[in-house]
Order: sequence, then C-alpha cells, then structure tokens
Amino acid sequence: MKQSNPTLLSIENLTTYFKIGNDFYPAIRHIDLNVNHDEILAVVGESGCGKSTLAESIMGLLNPSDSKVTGKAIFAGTNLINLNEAELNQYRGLKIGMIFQDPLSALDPLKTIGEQVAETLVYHTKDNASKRKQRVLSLLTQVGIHKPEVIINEFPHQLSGGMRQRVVIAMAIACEPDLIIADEPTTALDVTIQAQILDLLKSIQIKNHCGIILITHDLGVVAETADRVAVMYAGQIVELGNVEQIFNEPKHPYTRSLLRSMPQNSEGDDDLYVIEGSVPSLVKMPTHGDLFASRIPWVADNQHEDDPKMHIVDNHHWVRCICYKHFAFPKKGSDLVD
Ligand SMILES: Nc1ncnc2c1ncn2[C@@H]1O[C@H](COP(=O)(O)OP(=O)(O)OP(=O)(O)O)[C@@H](O)[C@H]1O
Repeated sequence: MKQSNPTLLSIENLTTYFKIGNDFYPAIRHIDLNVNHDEILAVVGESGCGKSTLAESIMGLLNPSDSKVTGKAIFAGTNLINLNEAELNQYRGLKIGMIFQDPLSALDPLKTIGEQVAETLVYHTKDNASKRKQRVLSLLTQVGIHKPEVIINEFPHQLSGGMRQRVVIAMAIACEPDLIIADEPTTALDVTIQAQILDLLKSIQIKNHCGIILITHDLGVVAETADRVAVMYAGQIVELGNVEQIFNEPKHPYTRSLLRSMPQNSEGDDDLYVIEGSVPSLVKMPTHGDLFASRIPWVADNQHEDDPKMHIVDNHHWVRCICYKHFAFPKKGSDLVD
C-alpha cells in the first residue's frame, strides 16, 4: 500500500542532554531524520554514539530528572516530545512498537507468555477474552512459534533466547503499529538465530507495511536488512543514504572506517582495521569542530570544516563535513590509500 505522504516520523533538530554533576551535556545533537512508511531505516554506530538515546527520546523513555529533550519528533501530526505519560501511552504499543536487546528483561518472569502477549491487547482493544486468545495464538504463529497453544502457558525462563525474542516481537506487533523501533534486537542472540530474527522483522515490515527503525552497531545486520542507513558518531548523524550508497559509495571517514573494520572486509586478523581511540564520553566531547577528527589524526585540520554541515553528494545521500573529499587511509608505512 503506497502512502501519499511517505514520511511516517519526522525528527527535527532533536537534541538530548544528560545531567552529569550540575551540568547538562548533549548525547545527541540537532538530529534531523525522516522515517518513511514501508522501510527499514538502520541507525548504526559504535557504542556510545547515541543510538539508544535517540530511540528513548522519541518514545519518552528517559528519566526527566536527569535528562532534557529539545526539538521535535512528529508522528501522525503530533510532536511526541514533551507529551505526558498518559498521552504517550496512546502511542506506545498501539501505534509504535518497541523491541529491545534483551528479551529477558522485557518479559515478566512471573507471567505466562499468553498473559504477556495479551496485555497490549487488553490495554488497547475491546476484544473479549476468547477473541484475545485467538489473536495471541495467531501472533505467536506469525512470529514463527510452533505449538503456540502450549507456549502460551509457559514462562519466559522455559524458552530459548531466540524464542523469547520472537515473543517480544509478537508483543510489539500485537496492535499492528505503523512504526517499530528495534534497539539491538539480535545482539543477545547467536548468529544463526540472529539471521532468523532479522528475516522475521523484514517479513513483518513487508506484510504490515510499517516503518522500522533498526538500531545496531553491526554493519552485517544493516547490510542484511536495511533500506536506508543513518550513520551516527558522537551524537550526530554523519552520513545518510540508502544501503547501496552506504556500502558501495561510503563517503564519511567514519563510515569508511566502520566498513573497513568489518571482519568480512579484511584478509585476515593481521589486516583487520581498528579505528584509533574511542567515542569520547559526554563530559570530554568537543563542543565544536569535526568530532571524528581526533580519530583520524593524519588528516590536516584545514581539511575539516569548523562547523561541519550535512552536504548532499548524490540523490538522498548526505555526508557531514567536506573532509571526505580528500580522505584516505594511511598505508602500512606512511602513504595514504583510498
Ligand atoms: N542516563 C544517562 N546519564 C548520563 N549519560 C548517559 C545516560 N544514558 C546515556 N548516556 C551517555 O550518552 C551517550 C550515548 O549513549 P547511548 O546509550 O545512547 O549510546 P549507544 O550508541 O546506544 O551505545 P550502546 O550501543 O552502548 O547502548 C554515552 O556517552 C552514554 O554514556
């Protein structure tokens, strides 16, 4: 089903600060990003880049006593930022589903699977108990759980990690939300199960015509699943494009470094590229300039912008800072290579 307006969620100038000591420090800065109907948008970056903060800001999951969110996240005409809990609960579960990394912590150990999957339906629908049960069985079947009539009476600890994540996905899609936010949904699972869960998410996206924000640090997951990719570094989006652009024509030195450090792209352990340094903590984060500059120290200062902006490099392909234009990796020895 093609929508007349492709935009499902419009994130505008979103900045989130955390209180550390007496001061507030930005963990994500001036994020502008659209999520469209019928697409999987991956948000990728190393640990500490602000991916979860982005998701939690949109969903109002941050503790207001130690955080502050400014900007907009417009969903179906409503700015989700600054809605109160009761208002947000009209979106969470109903219009926006969430899937987290650790299915065990998302599930209540004391309730049966059937009760937990039914909970969203109790909250958001007027279905009677028998209709709800049919819906729970159908959801569990949809997420690939065999013998759902047995599983509904079991408890989370009786299921494998992969099965638990399928249950969490069933809960997230119970009300057929327009948007699903999946934060590292496969990180806790072993590789074969990861692939099955990604296939499941993709099939749900196609069947329900929803949009999915897939948060991951794993470019392998992105390559398998995403339509578009936002690469985040130090709380900013540094590159945005479709999956082919990001993998075949990466521009930003950070994107290129991430790709180069994928085991698949090296010829052996000795050749594995390691990005120098780490993402600075919020307190140590520079307040201006190219935030990635310190991790590519061989690039001269004058090749970076003072206040790096997003530049369009191709249709729907954006990159922050002009330093990409002449960027090359140092060769073993000292020459630079593309
Ligand atoms: N409640 C908090 N108080 C203070 N700092 C925080 C808080 N939550 C996150 N941060 C900091 O904000 C930055 C972004 O963290 P965030 O968890 O969003 O990154 P991430 O990319 O999702 O990483 P990971 O994959 O490890 O979760 C980090 O420097 C983190 O330490």
